[in-house]
Amino acid sequence: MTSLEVRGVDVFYGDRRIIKDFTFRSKKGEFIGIIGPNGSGKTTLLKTMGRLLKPHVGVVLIDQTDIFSIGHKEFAKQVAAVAQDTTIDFDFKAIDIVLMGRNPHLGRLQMETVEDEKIARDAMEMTGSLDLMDRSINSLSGGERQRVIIARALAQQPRILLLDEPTSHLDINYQIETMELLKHLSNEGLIVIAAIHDLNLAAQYCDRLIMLRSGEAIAIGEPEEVLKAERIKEAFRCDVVVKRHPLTNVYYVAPLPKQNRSRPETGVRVHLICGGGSGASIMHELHDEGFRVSAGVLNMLDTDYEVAKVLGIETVVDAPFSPISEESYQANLRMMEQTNAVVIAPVAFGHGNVKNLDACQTVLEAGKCVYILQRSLDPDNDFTDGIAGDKLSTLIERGAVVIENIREMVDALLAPKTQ
Ligand SMILES: Nc1ncnc2c1ncn2[C@@H]1O[C@H](COP(=O)(O)OP(=O)(O)OP(=O)(O)O)[C@@H](O)[C@H]1O
Repeated sequence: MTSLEVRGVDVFYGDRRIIKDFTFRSKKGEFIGIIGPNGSGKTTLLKTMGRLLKPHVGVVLIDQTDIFSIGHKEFAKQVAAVAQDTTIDFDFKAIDIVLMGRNPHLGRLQMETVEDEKIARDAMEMTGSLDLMDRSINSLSGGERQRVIIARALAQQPRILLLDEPTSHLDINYQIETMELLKHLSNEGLIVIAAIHDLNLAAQYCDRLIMLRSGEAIAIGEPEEVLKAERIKEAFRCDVVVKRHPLTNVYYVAPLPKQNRSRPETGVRVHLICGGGSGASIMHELHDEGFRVSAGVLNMLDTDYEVAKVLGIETVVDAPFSPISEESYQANLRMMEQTNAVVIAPVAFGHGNVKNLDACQTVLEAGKCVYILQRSLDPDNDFTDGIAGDKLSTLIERGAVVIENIREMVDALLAPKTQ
């Protein structure tokens, strides 16, 4: 069974220590993604595993053998690498480039056999590049060339495949095809290790991720263990929301815009009734307009809760997927009482959160402005057999204002008061 182990490795360029005490062991048939910001050492680490750089400290082992003690040809049968830069100096035909992948398997001066040609064609077929076989390599687009180079690595029939940003020049269709191909190859038993910039592609396809920052592995594990918002912020200096995608059931990372407000604080406070992502864009807009925003009652792990956290918005929260407790209800009511207005986002109401509308009624009757976004009245958002719809109608009867968009409320709240 093939294994690749990196043990306590330090790699230097000159006197700069780039990779710092890196240890990792892959299992057979794993698809490993190396992620990390620019300059974090992804390429350097791949080059170290591919024997292009020698560690100053530590060793890289294939099946317990130091890679520097393996013969050149034997190593090429074990490991194929696809570099980030796929430009080729000589103008060979694509098929000839792919056939070069067979070199480690040929004897000295031995020509490729029919079998070698078949392997090369199959590799081109797998990477969707067979129709390019007679084109000269330098006439191909970056993406086409990338697929040919991956085909060459496959023609090598390695047990370990190292790829530096294999999807960087590919359009979305070929990105997915390439990741699916790599996943398929790993399922067949190949160890695939790739530096990947796109965190979502990495999350979707890789079995494990290595997150690097300044040459150190700050996390190694399954995507959902590694891709924590705080860790991504630490490594990439960027705020993100990490959620499980409802369709694919895979974790995905959505970057959030920088938090600088475009307008100064207005001193006006708005409370948002939202949930399930219905309030995310409203929070951004109100926050950006200089309002002091609060939200609740939300459930922990809800998208709106995550967005509120990032924007520093005050919230009242309950445990995930649980109905509003009396304690949270009261806390939310007190928070609403401190604000100038309450706005109801087009949130789906179920029996768990419909109490938020009771709180709206209490503050409305106490004289607070309550705004309801028109889309909130869509019966498709009502999962309470009409209870939420009735409560919304009562709010409107008692003076809540229905608005088409949040701009109308912003303008109303910022309009100069007439005496
Ligand atoms: N040949 C070299 N000589 C000196 N320093 C180098 C060399 N190659 C890379 N470096 C430095 O080593 C560090 C890690 O670079 P590396 O290319 O491994 O990062 P990376 O994570 O792959 O970056 P990117 O995402 O931009 O491709 C960087 O600071 C880089 O400037």
